[in-house]
Amino acid sequence: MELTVTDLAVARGGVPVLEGVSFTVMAGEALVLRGPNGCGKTTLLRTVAGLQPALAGQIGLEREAMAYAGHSDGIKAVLSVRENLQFWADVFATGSIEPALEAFDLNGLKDRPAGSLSAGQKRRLGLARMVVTGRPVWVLDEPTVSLDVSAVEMFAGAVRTHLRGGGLALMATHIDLGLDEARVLDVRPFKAKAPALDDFDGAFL
Ligand SMILES: Nc1ncnc2c1ncn2[C@@H]1O[C@H](COP(=O)(O)OP(=O)(O)OP(=O)(O)O)[C@@H](O)[C@H]1O
Repeated sequence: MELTVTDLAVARGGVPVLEGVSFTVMAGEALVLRGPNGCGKTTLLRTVAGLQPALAGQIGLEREAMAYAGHSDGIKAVLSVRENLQFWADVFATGSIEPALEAFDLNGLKDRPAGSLSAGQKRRLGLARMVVTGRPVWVLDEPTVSLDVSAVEMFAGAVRTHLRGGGLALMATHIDLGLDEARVLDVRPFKAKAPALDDFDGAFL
């Protein structure tokens, strides 16, 4: 399995953000997207994960191969931690939720309503969902927001286990995850150029 992105152009709110983006992530590899706020990392991740259409280019994998975790946690507040994970295990028809509870140290919280968790605990639950999906490609947008140092280590450990199992990961983060083996792609060189005006006077009307 590999994720190959070729000459991808992406837009947000109808405005081109990045263009000419190409990369390959092989099974067992992680690729970290870097770049300043607003440069288009989220837009690129959402497009690769199939949540919005590309302006141009190819994504060489079906979206069914991917699990996406973005800024909103996708957590059902009235369900317990265990029920949340069981819900996703049922949706994705995967097996036990125990490895996910274990990976993110959620056993002590499993009967708590998810709505009563702290921000970092909610984030751990949202990331545990990735384990439960059983999908080989993890697409993660700022996965460590709200996580303390030990939870960041938990996350890095979960990613390593995923990679060892033949999975791959594409993520955007501003912090050092301690995943020294991850490759880094700076997206700044792919900033989309402003479209040429074919009606210069008209642009001022
Ligand atoms: N819903 C929206 N409608 C229009 N423009 C948007 C929308 N969401 C984001 N943008 C703009 O699109 C551009 C790319 O945003 P994006 O969220 O992809 O950047 P980012 O690199 O992920 O930023 P950050 O590091 O702050 O998370 C930014 O200029 C942003 O202001």
